[in-house]
Amino acid sequence: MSEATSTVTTSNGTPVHAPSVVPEEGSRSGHHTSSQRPRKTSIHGSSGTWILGKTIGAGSMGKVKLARKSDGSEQVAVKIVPRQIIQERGIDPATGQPYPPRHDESKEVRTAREAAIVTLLDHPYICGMRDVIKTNNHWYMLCEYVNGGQMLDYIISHGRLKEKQARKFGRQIASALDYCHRNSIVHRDLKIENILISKTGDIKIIDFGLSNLFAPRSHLKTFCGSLYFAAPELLQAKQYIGPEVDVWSFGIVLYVLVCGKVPFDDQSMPALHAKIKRGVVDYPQWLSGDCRNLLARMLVTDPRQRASLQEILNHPWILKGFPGPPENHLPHREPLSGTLDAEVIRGMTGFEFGTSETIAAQLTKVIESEDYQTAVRNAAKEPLMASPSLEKRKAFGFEFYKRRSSTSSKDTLTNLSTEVLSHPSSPDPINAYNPLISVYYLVREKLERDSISKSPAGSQPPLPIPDVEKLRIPIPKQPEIAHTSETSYEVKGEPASTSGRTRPRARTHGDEEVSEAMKKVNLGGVSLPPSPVVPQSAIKEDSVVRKESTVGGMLRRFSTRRHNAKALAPPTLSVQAPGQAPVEIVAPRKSLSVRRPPTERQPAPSGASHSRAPDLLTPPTTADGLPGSKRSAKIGRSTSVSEVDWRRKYRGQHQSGDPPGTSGSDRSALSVKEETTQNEKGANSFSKPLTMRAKSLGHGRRENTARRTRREEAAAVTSVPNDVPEEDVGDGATSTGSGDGASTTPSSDFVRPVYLKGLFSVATTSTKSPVEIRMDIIRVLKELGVSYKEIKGGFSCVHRPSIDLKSVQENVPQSPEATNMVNPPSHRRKLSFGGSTSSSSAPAPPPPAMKGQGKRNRADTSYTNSDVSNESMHDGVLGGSLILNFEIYIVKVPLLSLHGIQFKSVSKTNTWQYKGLASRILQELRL
Ligand SMILES: Nc1ncnc2c1ncn2[C@@H]1O[C@H](COP(=O)(O)OP(=O)(O)OP(=O)(O)O)[C@@H](O)[C@H]1O
Repeated sequence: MSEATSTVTTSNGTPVHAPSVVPEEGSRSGHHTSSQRPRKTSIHGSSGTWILGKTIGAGSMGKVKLARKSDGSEQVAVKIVPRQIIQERGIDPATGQPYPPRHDESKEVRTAREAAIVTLLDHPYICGMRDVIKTNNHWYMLCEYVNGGQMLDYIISHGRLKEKQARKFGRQIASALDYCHRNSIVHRDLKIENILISKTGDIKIIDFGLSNLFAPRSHLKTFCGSLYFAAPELLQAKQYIGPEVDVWSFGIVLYVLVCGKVPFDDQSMPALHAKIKRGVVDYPQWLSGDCRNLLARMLVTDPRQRASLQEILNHPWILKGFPGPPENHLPHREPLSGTLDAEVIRGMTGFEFGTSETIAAQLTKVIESEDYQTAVRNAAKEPLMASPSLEKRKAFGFEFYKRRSSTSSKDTLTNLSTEVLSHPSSPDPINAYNPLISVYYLVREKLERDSISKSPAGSQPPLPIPDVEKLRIPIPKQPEIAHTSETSYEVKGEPASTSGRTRPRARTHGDEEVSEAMKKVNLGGVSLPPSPVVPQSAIKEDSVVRKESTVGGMLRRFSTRRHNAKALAPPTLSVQAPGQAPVEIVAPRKSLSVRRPPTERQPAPSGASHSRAPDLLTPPTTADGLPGSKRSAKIGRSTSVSEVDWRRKYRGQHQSGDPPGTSGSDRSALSVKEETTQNEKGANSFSKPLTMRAKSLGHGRRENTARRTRREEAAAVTSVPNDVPEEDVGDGATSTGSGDGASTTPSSDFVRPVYLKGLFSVATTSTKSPVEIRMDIIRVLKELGVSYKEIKGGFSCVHRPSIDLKSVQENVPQSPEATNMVNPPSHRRKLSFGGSTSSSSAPAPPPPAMKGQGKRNRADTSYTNSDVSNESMHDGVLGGSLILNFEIYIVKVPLLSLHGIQFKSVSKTNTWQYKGLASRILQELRL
């Protein structure tokens, strides 16, 4: 073996040294299978050397790992996208040799496009790209590390958000979308899973893997995204401009935020399709009128009638409590004129526009066109057009309403969804006039940012702009730039198979309309297999499963429960995501005896309690014999600031031994000691370090914070020895529970803190000690048949649902993956959520929910028209995607002497199964 290094050069001339790649012995191409390939511990790019650490996420494109700069100065998330190798059969007539293996071109283009787009974006609510490195086998996209968790996990843990909170997130999403759309970029995969929370409590949109540039006067036709969040026109295989599909998905996201569930749900794929296309939405009665109105404007099935983003930005619900619409953070721009900057043009070559010369020629043509010049003249007459004031925008919104109501159904999409940005009668020369112009602005602004950061005052090294040409990405055919009019053109030839997803996404079974359209799609000359992947018989069976035993049922029950719980619940306490704050407070054991204020136990309003399981209304007896405290914690899972005050006061009055709840490290040590009971024997080692840490806090909070942060970071970013499975390298994974929780000796020495930030209502807090919570988690995981191992601060969990062997064998052709899945190692586990919770070693009748799960899996995942392949579909159904990987952390709420748990999904598949399971765990935990 010899070591091969590849060096590529970025557009700004910075050489990028690709990571060391050790070619596989005997491999003609030097490409390895994933099992043979030596595991990398570091990567080298123009931005420096990065040490790879633990896996923090996974999607259909690949894994996401933590990485730390070798000098320890920075931490990033690295999205690692394997470069798929295609081995064509036959002899290449040109050489007389077998065709050499080549990379999957559509995936290459897709990944390059994501890298190129995100590298240029600069928005506070969009996850930024730090560097892009390409090797023989992988793309490495170094992104800003967003460490506040996923929005999905918040919804799971906390249920639906208050409208005020949802508004904050909604405004941020709207701001990010407005920025994208004004830059001619459409995300196309906006979903709750693609929204992360930063440690400041703001959102960060990730995953631009399906994004593209749109031109207001031309149409896109790739059908992509998550089915739950997909606009009806996508399911009908209709062409679209772009922004309107983001608006629909935004509507679904907003609905999930305020309702805690998806608006369209069904266990059967055809039924789900039908529901989305029908667009009948159930608006819970708790929604405010404005909120309902906004959602109703967004979730309009006819894209021509759907609200434009401008309407949304100026909607009363969005404006409520704010001085104006969300800021889009677009820098000031002037219309283009005069000579084009050659450096900027060179930076634009990552977008399938063609060579620098082509770009320059096309751009010049656009700028010199009569259309553009007219638009510039009009904008000069109305200078507010490009950056309208609030009044102007509101007036425009009003105008829009007037226009919308007079729009006939014959109008084109252009008249509506890209209104303001590209209205034909008043084209805006700055915002989304034309993708070439937008990208020109973006590249120019990036170069400006880079030059600032290069200057002595700037701290960060410049970010290279990925350059398709110079990175030598094989793009089979340059897209034609066809002029549809003098001033507009469309980027033709958007590859039909644009996703390049390695894992299949759900397809549209039973939907002839879509299937037919998909069949027509040409995957770079390869026709799609027309046959459905899963036999129709299986689908029919799926659609008759017992509804409430399925995950979907769980989801529905979950939201109902939340609603009812809300009726009983006290107001909410707001905390933020897990961060790296100092840990000062340990919940005192005595807090278990705290009684809730009487209001908590007030019965639910009539009509609100009917759907709650009776047991939920009966307070259990707590460990210390006090009724109600645990149960009330469960029912009233959200805690309010006023409740916090109450807790403090109450504790002050009734538990004079309790120190104030804001710091007091000495007390922490004391408390932990007090907490240790006979029942908690197995957890002694868990509490001991807490004591030690608490003692050290006396030395000074700041110092300790810094030291602690360093220690955590050092633990989090570790080299990965070649012989250690990546999954085993965690930030301090130290003990393997393997289900034997009580005897496990965890070396986890702390509980993660969550910041107090006035943001999230925490439904998972408890007055229980971390020791008790840990024991409870172990108990519940065992009861639910979830495998786990203890990691620092919590548990790494895997859930493998059992499968109805018979139906699988009957319905789905076997594959190696399928064989693995249908032979569970030791025993048949019952489906561990939604049904019976007990494990059994005896073969149990197949849980009816399983079929629903398989179906759910297909509905749950995203889809593109490239996924209509029998083989890949089987992989999706059986090849492990039913397995849920997630983590549970025990967290503490500094200042409040409360503890709780937080979920973190590790994989993006099976979102809603995961939500169901997490809900079930929460339910069983009775925090
Ligand atoms: N910048 C980041 N910081 C922290 N975690 C991240 C970051 N980017 C991604 N992740 C984690 O990795 C997961 C997968 O990332 P991403 O969505 O980019 O992958 P993907 O393969 O494109 O997913 P999909 O299946 O939707 O296509 C996310 O859900 C998230 O948990």
